[in-house]
Amino acid sequence: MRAAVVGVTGYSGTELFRILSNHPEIEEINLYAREKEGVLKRCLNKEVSAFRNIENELLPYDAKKIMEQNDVVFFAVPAGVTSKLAAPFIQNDFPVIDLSGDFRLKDPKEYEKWYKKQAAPKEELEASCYGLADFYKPDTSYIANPGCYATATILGIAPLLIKQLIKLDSLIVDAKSGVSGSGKKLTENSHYPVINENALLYKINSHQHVPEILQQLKKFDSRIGSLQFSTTLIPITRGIMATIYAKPKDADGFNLEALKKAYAEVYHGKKCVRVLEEGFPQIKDVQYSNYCDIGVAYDELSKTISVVSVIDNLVKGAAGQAVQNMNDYFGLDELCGLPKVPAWP
Ligand SMILES: NC(=O)C1=CN([C@@H]2O[C@H](COP(=O)(O)OP(=O)(O)OC[C@H]3O[C@@H](n4cnc5c(N)ncnc54)[C@H](OP(=O)(O)O)[C@@H]3O)[C@@H](O)[C@H]2O)C=CC1
Ligand SMILES: CC(=O)N[C@@H](CCC(=O)OP(=O)(O)O)C(=O)O
Repeated sequence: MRAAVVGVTGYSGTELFRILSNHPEIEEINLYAREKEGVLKRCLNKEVSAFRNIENELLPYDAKKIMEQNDVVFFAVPAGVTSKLAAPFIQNDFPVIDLSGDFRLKDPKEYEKWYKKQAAPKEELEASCYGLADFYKPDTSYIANPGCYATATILGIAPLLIKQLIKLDSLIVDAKSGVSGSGKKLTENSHYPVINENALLYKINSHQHVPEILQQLKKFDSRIGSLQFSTTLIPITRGIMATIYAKPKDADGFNLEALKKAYAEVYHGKKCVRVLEEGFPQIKDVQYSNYCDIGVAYDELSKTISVVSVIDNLVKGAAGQAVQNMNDYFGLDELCGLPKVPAWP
């Protein structure tokens, strides 16, 4: 198979290139980029220092050529870009895996409210699917890859709703992310003197993943109306930890065994989610892997459920789940080409 990547010079693009380069079914990777600062001919080895031995040229972006020269295209570009580029691919039913937020929300008004950008046309949004790979196989050729916080949070909460264990107005999520989550561009928060030895809460009650999480949680239980969600930047390079709290629906008949049983049942057979029998996962358990690790606890005194869900934001939260979606779309083994062993320590 031949895969195209748009956005290879960004953090999720470089991770995508690394995974695709080790994928046994990918024979050719073609890279496409916009013209930048007047430079017409861009080379990967000049733009990404770690790739100095890789001589791929970045070809000028051209939708027609991408479709002629490849079997699938990955877009690892910022929000607001693919809403303008998607049309020819959708018209030709050409497989696209879009890592940005542009096609995740079905309601264009929600996108405009949370992303503060113009949404893709409604008919295009309807022609795409939300690629939460551990729960669904893609049923359209345009696949919206989930957001990083959204992936960790949804996978952490899913059994609570599927098994109807909690009071629906009691969900609180406290999520933390490494700095690569904000991409390669320098921002005030990600500047070294600010984030080093620091923890920084941001976008409280306004994070763009709130509507994405709720849209999916409603599929598990349509009665859920809201969740309390906060995001904190922490001084690590990669990884997300979402700590989730909820109250059981019926505290009298509830205990830790029931909680563990729900998680074990929902994730039975799902190869990329590892539920711990005891204790909690740490971010390092999943770095450079496509796993989401989950641990649970129940406090009989406060009658509170705690769930900890960890992922690598660049792998499970972006490039890894994108390749999992590609594998599912083309009928390959779900784990094909994905790193099976995390890096440790
Ligand atoms: N970082 C993460 O952990 C995650 C990111 N995502 C999503 O993935 C996407 C990429 O994120 P990330 O890798 O962090 O971003 P980066 O900022 O690191 O990289 C962005 C990439 O997009 C390219 N680009 C920017 N604007 C355009 C344009 N108008 N046309 C074509 N290419 C363009 C840049 O290329 P150039 O060299 O030309 O500037 C660069 O290669 C985003 O939508 C993000 O929300 C999703 C989950 C997790
Ligand atoms: C640490 C950090 O800044 N993370 C980003 C999440 C990146 C992402 O996945 O967002 P979209 O794909 O929805 O654009 C943020 O909080 O906005």
